[in-house]
Amino acid sequence: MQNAPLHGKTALVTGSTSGIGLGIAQALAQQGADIVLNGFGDANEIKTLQAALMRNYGVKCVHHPADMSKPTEIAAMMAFAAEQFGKVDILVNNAGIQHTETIEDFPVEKWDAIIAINLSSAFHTTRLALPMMQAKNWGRIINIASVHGLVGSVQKSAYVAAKHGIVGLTKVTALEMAHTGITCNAICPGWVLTPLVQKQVDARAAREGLSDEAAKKDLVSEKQPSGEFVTPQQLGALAVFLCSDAAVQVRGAAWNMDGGWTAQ
Ligand SMILES: NC(=O)C1=CN([C@@H]2O[C@H](COP(=O)(O)OP(=O)(O)OC[C@H]3O[C@@H](n4cnc5c(N)ncnc54)[C@H](O)[C@@H]3O)[C@@H](O)[C@H]2O)C=CC1
Ligand SMILES: CC(=O)CC(=O)O
Repeated sequence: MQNAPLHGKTALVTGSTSGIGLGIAQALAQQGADIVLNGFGDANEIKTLQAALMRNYGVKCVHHPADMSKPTEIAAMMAFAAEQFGKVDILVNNAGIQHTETIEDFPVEKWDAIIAINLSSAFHTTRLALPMMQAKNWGRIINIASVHGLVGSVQKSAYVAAKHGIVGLTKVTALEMAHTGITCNAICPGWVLTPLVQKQVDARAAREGLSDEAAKKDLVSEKQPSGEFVTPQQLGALAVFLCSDAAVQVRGAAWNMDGGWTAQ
């Protein structure tokens, strides 16, 4: 795919063995980018994902299993990407977890894990990717925040704090790189039906005695006026736009794709 727009670029997407990260990795591969996958999962299933990306889009694809809560493993992943491809051009900070509980009952270890995975990991990948991007004066950093980087919801203290934090990190990265060819933006999705959200659907179904379908409808319509989930494919298309030349002056944005959630 010699003339694909992102041919010759390397994209590292954290947490890309599932959900939104996988959708974004697929969209970037479709545009010709070589891919570094990261995330947990069954080794054979991850090999199948890699093979499908290579077969479908004619790109190279490797996987690194770094745990995003561990700075030394993050450094090893960045070194691995540099060794495999010589650089990282596109960095998508996507890995994330959720835990819901009121502040007074929120387990301290869950707070620490959410801040480490959903926020601090993006600082570590960014500080290690920037010198590689600066060497080429080209780069795209996309932080997957959330509507919860813009507004709060009950029982999500750590998640909302981390997502507001990553929106702040996005702005500072964009400003520090403002005179370069490196942009940094955040994407703020509303509800997307992934394993992270299915857990919340299951909890709602159990709590309120609802079917899976009714619990999904309830969850979405409570916050998201469109009444429909956002999809990983739609988010992939937005990431592709942010990687394009047309988006070079989009800097430090927190771009919502949320079915109207934050318009209210
Ligand atoms: N699903 C949704 O409605 C929304 C999700 N988001 C954000 O999108 C991102 C992806 O979430 P989903 O695709 O929904 O979840 P998911 O559960 O489908 O995927 C999470 C990915 O992160 C990986 N991961 C988890 N812990 C990790 C760790 N310690 N180290 C490395 N990888 C790790 C998993 O292996 C998986 O690949 C998260 O940052 C989440 O906060 C934002 C807005 C809405
Ligand atoms: C909308 C999201 O980011 C997902 C969540 O709050 O669990």
